Amino acid sequence: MASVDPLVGDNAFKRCFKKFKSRVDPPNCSELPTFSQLGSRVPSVVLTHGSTFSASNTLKPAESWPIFRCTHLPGLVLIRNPFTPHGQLFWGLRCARDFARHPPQRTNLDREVDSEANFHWFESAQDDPSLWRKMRWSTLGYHHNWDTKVYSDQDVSPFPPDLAALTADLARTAGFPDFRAEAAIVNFYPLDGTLGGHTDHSEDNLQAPLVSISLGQSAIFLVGGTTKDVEPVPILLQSGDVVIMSGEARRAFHGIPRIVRVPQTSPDVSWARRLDQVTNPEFSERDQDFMLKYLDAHRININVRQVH
Ligand SMILES: O=C(O)CCC(=O)C(=O)O
Ligand SMILES: [Fe+2]
Repeated sequence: MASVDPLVGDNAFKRCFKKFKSRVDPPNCSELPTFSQLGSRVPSVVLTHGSTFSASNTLKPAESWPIFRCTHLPGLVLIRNPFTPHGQLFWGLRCARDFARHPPQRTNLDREVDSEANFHWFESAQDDPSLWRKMRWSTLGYHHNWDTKVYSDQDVSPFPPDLAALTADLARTAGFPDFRAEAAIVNFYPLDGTLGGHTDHSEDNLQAPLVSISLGQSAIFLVGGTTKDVEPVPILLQSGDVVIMSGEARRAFHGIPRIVRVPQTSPDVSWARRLDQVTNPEFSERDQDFMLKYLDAHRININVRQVH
């Protein structure tokens, strides 16, 4: 098992990132610490009143969610897949069909959308698999400005109410009753995608937690300390897993050195089950078929923040 002791060294984060990214000597994921080795399980805070969103069929009953508080990094909370299989496919489709649609969202493909009247990534990608890997990010609510890293009141679109309710319920059940979703980045990773080490500090309010949801293929998530000299911990995030970064962990360096493909035949891949029994009038059969294929070769991360 990988060490979970934070060691101090010269840019330990970068060295670890390179090790996990290496194609020459790929890591053995079965040696990564499990959620229960990383922390202690804490009970769910189950709602007696307030939001009823948890009752919808995208989440399992909150009483059953395995929630862990990381021992070595205060404020890092992990929820092992609280979603139903239907829920994973539902949120994957919301991301690809709706949250990656410009306008009102912003995406890395906005120039294509603006210059070609009929270009909508989700519709176009269904007929052209070469477009699948081209969608890399979209922003919702307060749009993240990648250059200035400053949120502006002039650059904000309505935050999707269902995603706000979902993340408020996830946060509340893990002990953060006041979380309010105001901005999100949806990251779309092909199998060779990575995200370099960084901290998220554009938000005015760094006391509020950040809620991050993984869908589709797995990823190795490295999370260290407030400087890059702290040796990070590698965590295998699987489809449906939720990471909450609060307190000290909210300011910690983190990144994704590697996407790990899980075969669709694996019992862990609950989104890959056919959903013939589920009545889901919101999405066509064609959209659902596309999503199953897309998630077989990509990971989606929904990274939700409170700005103020
Ligand atoms: O993909 C992930 O799990 C992390 C994404 C992230 O750190 C970010 O968008 O700031
Ligand atoms: Fe981040």
